[in-house]
Order: sequence, then C-alpha cells, then structure tokens
Amino acid sequence: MTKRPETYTRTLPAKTEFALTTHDLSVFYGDKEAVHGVDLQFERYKIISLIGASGSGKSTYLRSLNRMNDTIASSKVTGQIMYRGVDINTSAVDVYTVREHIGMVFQRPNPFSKSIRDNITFALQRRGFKDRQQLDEIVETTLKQASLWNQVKDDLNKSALALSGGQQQRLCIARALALQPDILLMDEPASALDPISTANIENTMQELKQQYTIIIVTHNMQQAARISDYTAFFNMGSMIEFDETRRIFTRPKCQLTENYVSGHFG
Ligand SMILES: Nc1ncnc2c1ncn2[C@@H]1O[C@H](COP(=O)(O)OP(=O)(O)OP(=O)(O)O)[C@@H](O)[C@H]1O
Repeated sequence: MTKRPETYTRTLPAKTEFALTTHDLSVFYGDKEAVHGVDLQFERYKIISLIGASGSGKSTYLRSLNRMNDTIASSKVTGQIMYRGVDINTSAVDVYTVREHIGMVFQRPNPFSKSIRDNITFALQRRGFKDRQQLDEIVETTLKQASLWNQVKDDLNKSALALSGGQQQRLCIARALALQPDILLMDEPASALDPISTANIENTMQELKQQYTIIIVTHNMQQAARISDYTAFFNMGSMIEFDETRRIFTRPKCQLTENYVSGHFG
C-alpha cells in the first residue's frame, strides 16, 4: 500500500470503533427540512446502502457527510458528524481535510479533461507533492484498486475522456483513492452505466471494502441486496430503519420498509 505523502497529510486523531457516526443530523434548504435528525453508525470496512424513494433525502444526507452541502448557499446542516472522535460538522474543521479523508464518487462519471495519469495526480500535485516515482506508484496502485490498470497501463497519457463511461467511473474511483481516504461516499455510482460496467463497479467495491468503508446511495434494490452489509431506509427525510441488509430485505421491522422493499410503496 502506498504511503500517504507526508507533504499533504494533516493529522486527525486515530481511528475510532466506527468509521463515522451521525447524531441528530438534519439538513435544511432555506426553511425546508430535507433530512430530519438522523442517527447512524457506520461500521468500518463495510458497505452500507442508503435506499428510499426519490426525494427521501438520501443524497442530501450522503453529501452532508463530507460537507459537500457547504457549497450550497441555502443549505444548513445541524447535528454532529463524528469522525475519529472529532465533530467535523463545524467551521473549525477544514473542509478540504475532511474531503481528503472522506472521498466522493458522483452519479455521472466526471473525469477532468486531462490525461488518465493527470486525473489521478492532479490533486496531489496541487498539494505540492512532486516526487515523480511516488506519483507513478500512486497512479498504478489506485488504478489497480479500481480494476482499471490492465486496461489503461499503456495509455496513461491519453485523454480520460476517450474512456468508456464505465472506465471513466472507475477512473473517478481511482482519483478519489489517490488521496487515500478512509471512507468513500458513492451517489448512485452505477446508475449511468450498462449492466457489465455496473457489475465491474460492484466487483471493485467488494475489493475496496477490505481497506475502505463505503456508503452508497442506490435506487437499485438488487444492487443494495447484492453488495451491502448494512442498509438504511429513508422516507420523507427521516431514516426509518437501519439493519443488516439481509434483514432489511427479508424481515424488516417497519411496515414502511416492508412496503418499500417489496415494491408496494405509496
Ligand atoms: N440544492 C437543493 N436546493 C433545494 N432543495 C433541494 C436541493 N437538493 C435537494 N433538495 C430537496 O431535498 C429533498 C431531498 O432531496 P434528495 O436529492 O436528497 O433526495 P434523494 O432521496 O436523494 O432523491 P433522489 O433519489 O431522487 O436523488 C427533496 O425535496 C429535494 O427537492
């Protein structure tokens, strides 16, 4: 495993029992409460799915976990997000440090209009990291982790935009991994992809969970059932039920969850 380059490491306290926990987390857009008082604990090295109908607040909750909602002027996040014993939902904690530790992959692949190699090294170089050999190692390691190395190793200087959609998404995963986060947030990462690319992304996620905690928003019930260890069901801004995925899909405690997973919602 490539060591995190010292030049951009900013220390947070040591790892805690859970990768991340939220306490009474609410998110507002103006006066409207989109997420209501969510308490969740995310176990380390697991995949956790967030499911629920459109507009139930899954993406809003996910984006708040690495302070992406800071970029929306009307948005306000209250409550605690505990990471390594620190509440990162305060202005005292540097948002860029948070995003180094808690990376994000978006719904649509969004590679930079740069070479494959530069997509991965860009953020590191911006942080003053110059060692060419170590950068090369990080490029190789992260592309291998994202199951893309064998397909692109001879084309690292080619434009990332020439890759297929599925390959671009795996490049975006590699790019997120270059900063060596603890946690990866994924917002419907396979919804724009064909079934084969989706299967590749799911296989990649299974490999990654040996080293990372992955929190994923998905509309695809089969996908949640296939890949995740735990599932949280959201409805109208509230987190209704959280449990092992097999229980959510076979013996949920709440009728609302039962209705949703069995397709009788509404
Ligand atoms: N930038 C925003 N400004 C104002 N309201 C927003 C914004 N983003 C989301 N909302 C509102 O917050 C609520 C929750 O939306 P969110 O996108 O989090 O739900 P979701 O469960 O992820 O839905 P989907 O599955 O369709 O992506 C919705 O009512 C939505 O309209």
